[in-house]
Amino acid sequence: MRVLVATAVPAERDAVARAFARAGREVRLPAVTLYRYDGTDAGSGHDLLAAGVGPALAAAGTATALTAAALDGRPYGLVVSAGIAGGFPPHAPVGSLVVADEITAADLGAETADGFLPVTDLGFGTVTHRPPEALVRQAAAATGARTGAVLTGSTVTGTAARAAELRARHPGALAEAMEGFGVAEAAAAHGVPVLEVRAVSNPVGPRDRAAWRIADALAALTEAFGKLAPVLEGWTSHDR
Ligand SMILES: O=C(O)c1cccc(C(=O)CC[C@H]2O[C@@H](n3cnc4c(=O)[nH]cnc43)[C@H](O)[C@@H]2O)c1
Repeated sequence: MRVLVATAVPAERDAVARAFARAGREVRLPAVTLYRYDGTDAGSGHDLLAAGVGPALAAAGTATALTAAALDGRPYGLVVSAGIAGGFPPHAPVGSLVVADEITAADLGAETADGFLPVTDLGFGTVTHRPPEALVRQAAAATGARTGAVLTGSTVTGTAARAAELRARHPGALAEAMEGFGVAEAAAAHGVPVLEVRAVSNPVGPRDRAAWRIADALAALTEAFGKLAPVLEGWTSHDR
């Protein structure tokens, strides 16, 4: 199986790359550059992409890579959104790993006097993508990750009130990041399954950027992909 791993920033992409313990091959496409780690045969391997911060860049970069692979006759079988994230305390402490069983857009909708309405309540689109259950189970078993909803937002939460509002609206939410839903939308448009894997660098809540444990989270991401890579490559969509 060929796997596309989409991160936001190069530091996250490089953390995933360290799990492969060898140099990748640079593949330049219009607008994006991939780092390719070939697998044991032509139909396997991982391509790593740093698409940029936020759901729009994540969707654009992922869609570009998916389209190029399809036109090349070597489509991806799986797309993974990966990186660091905010964790909702105490459910996902700093340093922990989260595999999404649900990838949900937290701020795609309309604010009303009676509260937030997701776009689906307005008759449009979707706000949630669900990764294959068997893959979530296998990924969590291999890495020791917690499983739960990972929210995608365009704004990093910076207050306790917003954190509480998000958890009230999404009681199963473990983490918050900024790209998963964009990656998932692009994958869904190509009919490719999606997974999201996040290492928690900071609590979701009052903003304290100096306290983010980015190095620890990146190290956790490397360790996770060391265990995940064989699971992802070996997974087939027939697995339940
Ligand atoms: O400054 C660095 O060295 C550095 C290294 C790796 C990553 C970063 C980022 O700032 C990545 C931003 C990325 O992280 C996600 N994230 C992390 N915490 C949160 C959060 O509390 N709420 C939302 N998103 C979060 C997000 O996906 C960003 O794209 C810096």
